[in-house]
Amino acid sequence: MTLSYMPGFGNDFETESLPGALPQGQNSPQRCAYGLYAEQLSGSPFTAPRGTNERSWLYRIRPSVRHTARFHPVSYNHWHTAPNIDDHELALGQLRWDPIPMPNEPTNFVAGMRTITTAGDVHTQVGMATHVYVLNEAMRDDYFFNADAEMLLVPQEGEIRVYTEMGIMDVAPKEICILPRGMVFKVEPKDGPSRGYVCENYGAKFTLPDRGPIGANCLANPRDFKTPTAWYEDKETDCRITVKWCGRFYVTEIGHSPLDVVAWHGNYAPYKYDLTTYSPVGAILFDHPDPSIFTVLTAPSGEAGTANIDFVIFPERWMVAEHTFRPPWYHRNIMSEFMGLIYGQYDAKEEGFVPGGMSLHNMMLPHGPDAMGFDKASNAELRPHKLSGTMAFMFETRFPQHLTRYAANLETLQENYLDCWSGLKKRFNGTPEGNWE
Ligand SMILES: O=C(O)Cc1cc(O)ccc1O
Ligand SMILES: [Fe+2]
Repeated sequence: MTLSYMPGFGNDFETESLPGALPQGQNSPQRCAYGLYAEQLSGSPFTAPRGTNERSWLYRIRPSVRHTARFHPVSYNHWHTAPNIDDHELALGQLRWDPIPMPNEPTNFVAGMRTITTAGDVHTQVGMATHVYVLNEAMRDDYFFNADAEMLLVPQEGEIRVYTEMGIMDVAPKEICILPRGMVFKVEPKDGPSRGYVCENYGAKFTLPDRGPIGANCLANPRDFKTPTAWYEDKETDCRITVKWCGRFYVTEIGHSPLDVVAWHGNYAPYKYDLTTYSPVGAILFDHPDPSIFTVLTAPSGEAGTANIDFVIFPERWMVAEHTFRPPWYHRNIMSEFMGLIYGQYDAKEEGFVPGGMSLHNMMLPHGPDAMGFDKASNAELRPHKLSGTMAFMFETRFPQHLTRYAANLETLQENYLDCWSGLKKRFNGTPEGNWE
């Protein structure tokens, strides 16, 4: 199957998989073509200002209300939701993990979700959660929607195919995708066991950051975001829909596929983005700017400049700054930083932070380059240097991130992480030169 996409961020799209399925000039004809049902999906209140008003019109074989029977509670023990505090006994500190291993038993996307942290409160639609998914099985007749959150998927190993109500997306490592809150979907691995990171956004949707003085270009350019064209399955088999709703899971059984949207138009839709199309802007003379210049998407919190979530990447780039310590500086941050590595090496931690691994530097906890990175950067010859073959990222939130018991007890938690800084020697000896031995 060749998939097709429409370019643009937040555009008002229109697409039909059968000719004439999409009404023209109105949303609600007395009778829709092909006997379809018209249904509005609202991603914002009806009355949201134009700039943030999001809704789509779906023309489907059955209205969604026919895709649900009575819901039954079901549990997914590894998928947690904020508030989920005091869930573990681990002492406070900077944390790092090796990759979560692929499962041995058949595991699909929903069963394979492992929550690492939660922040904020789902009931008031603020905050987020970070997860890792590990999967080896397709959701054939299983479908899912998340009423709690928009979901940002960051595949790290293995390409996945994401079937949604509004079309299909193939998402490979180096790409990301966004699944809007409430969108029904299923995921299948394309080439064997797959792992990736997920950010569940309980708050206002991700959007592109303002570029300020950078101007009208660079960073993530809108045309590189791709929304799938309409696709439907007219399948009459036993299917299940699972919903996540205020942190609980419920399942309902129906006799047909809920992915039955033949045509749609509107601006509330899933999309994907290739991280290698990100055009980073950085220091071209000296010093190390704040990582916010590498923001791909930001989810505002309502307070100016204080994101519910920033999704930031550390892509391949040239380092050219003169008389500068080039890696990240040592710092303490009111925001809480969850990091993952998609491939390659991260410049502040060349060892120990491995692809598929993750780190958590929570609110106000100091961190920065390890001793080896500090030595290397302090002695490096400052020629232009290309950081090649690397892609790290950060989910940064204004809210403290609370660890789950699962994450606290993970075998892959690195007990000795703090040792990476223990070799940072005292260089002060009362002379301006310091002691660099
Ligand atoms: O902690 C980290 O490695 C992420 C990070 C990178 C950087 O270049 C500056 C600040 C920052 O938090
Ligand atoms: Fe940091």
